Amino acid sequence: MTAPLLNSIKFPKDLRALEKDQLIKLSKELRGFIINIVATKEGHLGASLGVVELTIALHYVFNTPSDLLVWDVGHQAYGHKILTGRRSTFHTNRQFKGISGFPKREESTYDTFGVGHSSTSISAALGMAMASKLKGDTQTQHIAVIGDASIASGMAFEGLNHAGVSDTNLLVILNDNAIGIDPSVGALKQYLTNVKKGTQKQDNIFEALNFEYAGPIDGHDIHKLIDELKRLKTISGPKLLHVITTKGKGLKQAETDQVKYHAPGKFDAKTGELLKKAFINQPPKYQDVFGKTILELAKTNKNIVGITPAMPTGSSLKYMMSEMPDRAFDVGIAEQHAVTLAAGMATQGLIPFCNIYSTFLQRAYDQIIHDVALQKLPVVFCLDRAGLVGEDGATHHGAFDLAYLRCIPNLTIFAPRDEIELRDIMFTAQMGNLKQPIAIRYPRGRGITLDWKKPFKEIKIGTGKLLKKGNNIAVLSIGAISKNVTEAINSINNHDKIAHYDMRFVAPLDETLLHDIMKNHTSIITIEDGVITGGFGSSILEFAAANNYKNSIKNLGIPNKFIEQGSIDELQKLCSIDADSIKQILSTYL
Ligand SMILES: Cc1ncc(C[n+]2csc(CCOP(=O)(O)OP(=O)(O)O)c2C)c(N)n1
Ligand SMILES: CC(=O)[C@@H](O)[C@H](O)COP(=O)(O)O
Ligand SMILES: [Mg+2]
Repeated sequence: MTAPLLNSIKFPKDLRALEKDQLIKLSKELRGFIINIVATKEGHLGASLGVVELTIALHYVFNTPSDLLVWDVGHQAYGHKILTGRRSTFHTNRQFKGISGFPKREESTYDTFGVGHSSTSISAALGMAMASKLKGDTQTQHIAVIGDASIASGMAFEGLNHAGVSDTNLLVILNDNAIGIDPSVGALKQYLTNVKKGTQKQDNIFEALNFEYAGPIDGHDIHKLIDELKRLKTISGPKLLHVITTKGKGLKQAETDQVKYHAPGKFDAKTGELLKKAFINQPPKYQDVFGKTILELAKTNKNIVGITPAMPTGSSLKYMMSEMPDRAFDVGIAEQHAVTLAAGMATQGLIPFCNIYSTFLQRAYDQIIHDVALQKLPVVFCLDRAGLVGEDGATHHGAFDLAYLRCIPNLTIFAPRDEIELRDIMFTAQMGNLKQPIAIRYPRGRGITLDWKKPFKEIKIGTGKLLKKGNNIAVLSIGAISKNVTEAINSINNHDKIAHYDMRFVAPLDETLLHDIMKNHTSIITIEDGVITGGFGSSILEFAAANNYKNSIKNLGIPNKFIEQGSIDELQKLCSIDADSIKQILSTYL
């Protein structure tokens, strides 16, 4: 048996020493390597399988890392990682203290730009190309690889618009597999489909933007890819190569069920079958509580509409989209548009539930302030994946939302402690009494309540809740992290002195309750699954200072630094907000 070619490749220079005819065998080996590791370690499978040939061709033709290659999102860059010095560490992908699941500058010189959020590649590569031009460097090639869903985002259009008049050495590779996490949407998707079918009547959109357009070509034909990349390398100015690929290529199930196999969890590497986890008698995922509750509410309230920017499955808005396609919308990777679209709908009396992952809402900060809060438009923001999200790491933790939302006037901010509170606040938000926007933030993963479909109850805005009495120390938690506090307190024998309050609202704070807490406890401990700086705990410090309380106040939460990847349990421990750490901290007060 011949030794695997892959073992002989540590860096792309080794790859470039191969004969062109060996590359098909290498593609097979690389694909097998990715499948074997992702099957047991989990991660983003489909996107990386789809660009195996493209990855090899790029490193074969271009002189990386001198030529600068930028991957958009970076969830498809596993092959790139393996071919650029990380084959032996790839088994630690996305694990605590392991390598990142996304390209990261400090990890490798081949990772020219840190990514995780989509649609940044064209701007970043253009910036690099402009820098080369200013330095008088005409040799360096600058390549952005972007997917069909990511190129439809505003940021990507802004980059294309600028690049088209920049006269820089920029190659944009459009990796078109007609799907994002869920099927791609919008007029651009239809345009690209027409181009592929040869039925596009109007001018080529990229040529109209001054790009040299090439393609569409088969992105799994490695020889064709190499020939085309070599040809484009000789052409100066902005170029776009349209490459057609199949997401999940090479694993039957991943090609067939592309949504599931975007990030399938553990599976059998040989058969491709998913290893089913036993979810019987487990509490629901928060996302499903959202997805099923909005549908339930929308059946009786005709003004409710649902919006997701490209995450119908991740947010579970898919349930409403399939039953009420006229009232639930996937707008593509367009967080800014999603927020202002919701604002526009709210002006007309609709009640938009705009569901955005906490980390991706960062994109739409101005829209929240300028288009929603300033005009007091009653948009209901449902911020999924708030707090530590686990293996996606620093780019994806929803760590900052409480801090960046808390300073915005006219915005109510609520974090449910459990599934029932999520349902009840959604019910409350659609009753029409709020007259201003509300942000509801909840975490990734499962809740704590088996029997969660209780009759709806209105939640009084700005009210916290006493969960456990105690006469000396008060623990104030916000949201689902309350579970760890309860567990910690229950594990302490002598817990009579410890009170536990679920504050529920970060804005408006329950000031009546806070006065009572400050007067009746000497020590206050705040806990949040969010960055401490400027977050919920800060609001308690501000309250105490403004009212001249001298209680000792300790803030627990995510420290003011970027937290890498790991399981949620590992990361909570790292931040001292797991039940054990909370128990130890509380014990020092007893
Ligand atoms: C700003 C932002 N919004 C949403 C996401 C979540 N997301 C990750 S990958 C992805 C789909 C990307 O699709 P495409 O660009 O076509 O790449 P493919 O997965 O098909 O390779 C989405 C929506 C993100 N990473 N960044
Ligand atoms: C790459 C990316 O941004 C998404 O695939 C993200 O990893 C989804 O996260 P969830 O698994 O929490 O839906
Ligand atoms: Mg795609």
